[in-house]
Amino acid sequence: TRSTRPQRLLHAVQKNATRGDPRSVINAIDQFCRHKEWAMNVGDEKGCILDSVVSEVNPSTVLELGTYCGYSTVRIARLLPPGAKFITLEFNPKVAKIARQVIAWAGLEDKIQLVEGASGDLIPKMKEQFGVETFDLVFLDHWKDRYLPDTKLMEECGLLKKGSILLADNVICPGTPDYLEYIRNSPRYKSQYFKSHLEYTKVEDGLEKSVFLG
Ligand SMILES: CCc1ncnc2c1ncn2[C@@H]1O[C@H](/C=C/CNC(=O)c2cc(-c3ccc(F)cc3)cc(O)c2O)[C@@H](O)[C@H]1O
Ligand SMILES: [Mg+2]
Repeated sequence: TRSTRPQRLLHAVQKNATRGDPRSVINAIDQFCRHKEWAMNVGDEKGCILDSVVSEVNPSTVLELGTYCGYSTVRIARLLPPGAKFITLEFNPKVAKIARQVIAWAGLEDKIQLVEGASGDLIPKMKEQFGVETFDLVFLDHWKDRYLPDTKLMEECGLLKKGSILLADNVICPGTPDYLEYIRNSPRYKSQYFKSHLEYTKVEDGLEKSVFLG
């Protein structure tokens, strides 16, 4: 049977990237998606904004919602200080299997805990099961209608502390209107929009960076 897009993306990494070199894995995926087959990775333009936020926050604890093929997982993990705790959630087992291989090709498997399951089920278990108190940085990039409920769930579970940063992909395209409305009007957050483009296209998109005020 025909391969899947994540499988073809993984083969492009294994063919064109150097084992243990995260930058070459990132470049191989961007080349593949720009010239062969579009895929919903955060991409290089928004990826540079992601990099700058990760470097500025220098987080000890990171949560990513929606691993997909592991592109943003590799981008984030390569910048983390030793000893940082990075948990990424993915509920599709076939996709998680691809992501594990992409992460391994980059040589970053020791810095990343990929957990298979739905964010709504796993977020309430973060403290007891994964020994996390709060997250310094959360990258939201999963189903767009899950951004708001999962943000409220993280608040309820006490996973955000004063200064925690939420960085949300795709707030324009495909768009996350209910999340944007909530986060921009809530007195508990200070938000900033980083205008950019939808990965590998000229279509407008952007990242919303929000600081939890406690
Ligand atoms: C249940 C909660 C929950 N728990 C755990 N894992 C979850 C999950 N919900 C989803 N996942 C996994 O995350 C990934 C989905 C990501 C969803 N991302 C977009 O839809 C998207 C679309 C475009 C775009 C598409 C078409 C266009 F024309 C334009 C733009 C661009 C983008 O950057 C995009 O991120 C998959 O691996 C899911 O298995
Ligand atoms: Mg995205």
